[in-house]
Amino acid sequence: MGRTLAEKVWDDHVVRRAEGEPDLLFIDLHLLHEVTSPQAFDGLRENGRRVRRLDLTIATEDHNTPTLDIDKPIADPVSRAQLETLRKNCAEFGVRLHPLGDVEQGVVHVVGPQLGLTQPGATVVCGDSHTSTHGAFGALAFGIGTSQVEHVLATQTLPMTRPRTMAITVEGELPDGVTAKDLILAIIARIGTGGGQGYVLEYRGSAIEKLSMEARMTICNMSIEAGARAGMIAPDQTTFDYLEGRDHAPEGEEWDAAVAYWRTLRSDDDAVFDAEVFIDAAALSPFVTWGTNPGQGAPLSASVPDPASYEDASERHAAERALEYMGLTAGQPLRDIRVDTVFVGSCTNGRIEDLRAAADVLGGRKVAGGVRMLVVPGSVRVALQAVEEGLDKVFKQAGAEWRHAGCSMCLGMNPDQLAPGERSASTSNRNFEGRQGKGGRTHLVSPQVAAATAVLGRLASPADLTDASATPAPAGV
Ligand SMILES: CC(C)[C@H](C(=O)O)[C@@H](O)C(=O)O
Ligand code: SF4
Repeated sequence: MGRTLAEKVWDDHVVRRAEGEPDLLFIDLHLLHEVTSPQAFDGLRENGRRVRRLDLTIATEDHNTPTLDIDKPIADPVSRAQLETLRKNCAEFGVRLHPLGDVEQGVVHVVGPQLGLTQPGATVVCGDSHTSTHGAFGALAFGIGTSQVEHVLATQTLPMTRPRTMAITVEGELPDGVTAKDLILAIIARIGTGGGQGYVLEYRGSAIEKLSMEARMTICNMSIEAGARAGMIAPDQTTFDYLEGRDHAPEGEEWDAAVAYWRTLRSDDDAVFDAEVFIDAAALSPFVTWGTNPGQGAPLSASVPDPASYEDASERHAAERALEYMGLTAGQPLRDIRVDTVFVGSCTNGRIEDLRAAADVLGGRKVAGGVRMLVVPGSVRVALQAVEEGLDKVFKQAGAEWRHAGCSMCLGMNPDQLAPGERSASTSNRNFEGRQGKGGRTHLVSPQVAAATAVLGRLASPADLTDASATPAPAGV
């Protein structure tokens, strides 16, 4: 019988299999950041262990890093301690670290792919749920807990139970103005935040094949928000073109051999998935969340749903509670929701194409009065590229703040936070209560919707912008 992509990569990494026990997998790439690594290093130290494969281990600073005044001492004592601990641990154990100020620093899931470390057919782990991002390359990428981080540091292996597989087939053309973010929000609204539980999702179909690598990363990134263990997309020419020439990509004959292997990494025609979902790309439109989990979303053209319309009691209660927290009323058009903050960034939508898309909408326009807009590149490399293209100027001229790379307002672990009651349109991936600051209210959106929302001060798509709000974009943009 044929095998799925996930099964192929899994089988190629089993170093020990025994009846009734989890498989022991070899891990090709272990990414670390400051939040989930301290106890893992403590464990190694207590047991007198070293890091088994320094060549497959790399760390970056992202969650606790400030996005302003990065040359000054870090004011927040918790953040400072987290970063100092990571630096000390990496120095002691010999782990390669890209600290704040380094040209390769950035959000861990932006850094891995851009260095060419994330490759098709690899097993990738990180003590971070959004490790699923790397599945966009046809890697099997899992978020792991701190005790597993210690296990991988010590052994470069991980015991894991074999996941089930779900195919999410997206056929047809995405309409103009509909992005990967809209697609994944619509998928999660459809299958629910628990719909992917226990599964590795494989996104496939003509609409997925047409997506750029960056868009594929946006999709795989949010697999975890559907409860899935991982998300994957079969590697193809788009993947190979993205990787070729990157720092850690193979070269010469090794490249040819790698591509030949990577081309085999597709689900066989007769492979059987444990579950299948079909999505019609042509039926989608810009999508935003109204609630407090990523599954509580709707087309921007819709209204805040009436909790009474939910048959399922727990969904009804969740919707009631969400509307109360979000300060929304059933029936209110989503386009009428006013925001005071717009955040463009994160490992979901903080890459160069996302910044280009936001700048394209903002070019020659102004952020509405009373709205603060933060643009935070996912990595220093993304920032440098954006500056080279003049995107930073577009943002600044529009009245947005151009910040240093990091997780920033995706979550409140650094100074970039919402105040209680403040409302954001955010290109990140989680809209949980308090995620962007205590009492803050988050609407998840695409970069295009974020930019249009910044201009109008209410949830909007670029199509809502009248020509009157635009003057010609500066040359070169
Ligand atoms: C802090 C970290 C462990 C966490 C995660 O696992 O995803 C964070 O990155 C997030 O996005 O919530
Ligand atoms: S950008 Fe957000 S989602 Fe991504 S790793 Fe950082 S905190 Fe987590």
